[in-house]
Amino acid sequence: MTNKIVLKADSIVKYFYEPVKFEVLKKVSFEVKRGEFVALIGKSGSGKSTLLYVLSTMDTDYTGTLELNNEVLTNRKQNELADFRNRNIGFVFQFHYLLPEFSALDNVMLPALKLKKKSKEEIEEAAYKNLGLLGLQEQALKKANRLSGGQQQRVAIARALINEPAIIMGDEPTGNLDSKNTQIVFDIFRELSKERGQTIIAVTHDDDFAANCDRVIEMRDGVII
Ligand SMILES: Nc1ncnc2c1ncn2[C@@H]1O[C@H](COP(=O)(O)OP(=O)(O)OP(=O)(O)O)[C@@H](O)[C@H]1O
Repeated sequence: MTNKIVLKADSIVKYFYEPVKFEVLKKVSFEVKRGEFVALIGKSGSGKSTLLYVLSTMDTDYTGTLELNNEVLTNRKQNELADFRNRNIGFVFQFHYLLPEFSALDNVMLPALKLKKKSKEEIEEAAYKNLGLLGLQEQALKKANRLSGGQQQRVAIARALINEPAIIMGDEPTGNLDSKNTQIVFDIFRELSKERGQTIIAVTHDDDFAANCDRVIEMRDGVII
């Protein structure tokens, strides 16, 4: 594993203005290396999700500098950020947001079809491979709404991986899962970081999950402690 930095946050400050002006992120600075598996923990309301949305470039209403995969992403146009995200970031939410009437396979293929870097056949092959990695090969042609919660979450992870993102971000990616599926998801993240050098940053309330990551970043009242 190289020591290459893939994420650099420098003095990130963010305010919310409702109901009163309130500094939710107070000069947050940190770096994450390629292949690191990082847990972002902290009490409810400490600013974890807010920070993750800034780091993922989905929230641009902040000051400070954000650099991902050697690109400075502060003050970029929204369409440039959307393109950057599709190429570089896989996002896994607590609720999977799959298209319920589409098959698992189609859901996984979508971000790659959007990217238009590979042919449809290549994308289908890669989608099958990713579903296989997550133990879902036999569910590939089932509609998403016919799968169990744990299976749906694994489809969402397969989808997040389809464009081979350098960085995978999860907002409580196992928050809705039982312990067996949590372990499966943890093991996949572990393997992706170790074997493929992908960087994982996951907000979690699960102490066991955090304890087994490479690094734990704890937030309190908008700062990293
Ligand atoms: N859109 C918003 N407008 C105003 N305040 C907000 C908004 N979103 C979040 N907040 C507030 O900002 C603070 C941080 O919220 P955030 O969701 O980042 O916390 P968190 O650490 O992820 O919490 P949890 O663990 O409960 O998900 C909280 O006090 C929250 O009430």
